[in-house]
Amino acid sequence: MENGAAPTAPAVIVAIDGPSGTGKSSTSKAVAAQLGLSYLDTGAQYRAITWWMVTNGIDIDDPHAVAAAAGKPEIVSGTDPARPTITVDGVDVAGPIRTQEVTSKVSAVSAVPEVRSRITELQRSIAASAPAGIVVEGRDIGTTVLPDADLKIFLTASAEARAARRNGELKGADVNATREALIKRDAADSSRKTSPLAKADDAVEVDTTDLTLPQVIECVVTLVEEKRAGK
Ligand SMILES: Nc1ncnc2c1ncn2[C@@H]1O[C@H](COP(=O)(O)OP(=O)(O)OP(=O)(O)O)[C@@H](O)[C@H]1O
Ligand SMILES: Nc1ccn([C@@H]2O[C@H](COP(=O)(O)O)[C@@H](O)[C@H]2O)c(=O)n1
Repeated sequence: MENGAAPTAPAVIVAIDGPSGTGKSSTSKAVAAQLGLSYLDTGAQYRAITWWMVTNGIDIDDPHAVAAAAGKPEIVSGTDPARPTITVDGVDVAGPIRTQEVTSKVSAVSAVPEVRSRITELQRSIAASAPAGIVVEGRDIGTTVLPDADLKIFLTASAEARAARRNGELKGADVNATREALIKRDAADSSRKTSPLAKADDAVEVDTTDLTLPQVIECVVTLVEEKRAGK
């Protein structure tokens, strides 16, 4: 290099999609941390807007009411993979967005086109300003939000494996009920009209059912490195 500085790798955009509990967040955070990239949890953004709707008494079963309120909350995502944050109107909602109430209502809110266009715009602007690149995880990143991503991954796993993983977090929960809830949420997310949960045609599918988390992370890191090397 003319100025003697070490060459820097060009920014890389990685889209990781898949159904609930396939390991998107755990994998994306670890891959981003390992490769020095930013990280965006788009599910947290949909949960945050859902939390705001519930807190402000919006009837989430009324798409017109949800659409009319979609532009009101200010949602801010922190993209450090070691410490991702999410605030709504300056309030830290990292805990409240994980309640059962929000989880059961988020699919209805995220199906409203006005909500999706608002959040999609936010996601694109965050991705465009990530200095070294970013790992963005969700349901429609490869198909709709970042269709020109450098690498698209679609994670899958059996419903049984996903329910067992979730039950490892929810001590004492009924694994059958957990599995049914995952299947119901995936069905709602896959069948909505606007940017449903779907694998992009050019995404690499990774079935994580029989893989450990470190194996999935290594697989994705290798795919990113190969992409960067132009293979
Ligand atoms: N390959 C794996 N093997 C075992 N456990 C895993 C694996 N991948 C993730 N997990 C565990 O499964 C749980 C769910 O993972 P994670 O939250 O990353 O999934 P997700 O796809 O982001 O889910 P959601 O879409 O519901 O947010 C976590 O407890 C995580 O540690
Ligand atoms: N790109 C995305 C990401 C998420 N959603 C909706 O948010 C819900 C919660 O997502 P988690 O990853 O936190 O479980 C999810 O069930 C979808 O309804 C979305 O629509 N698009």
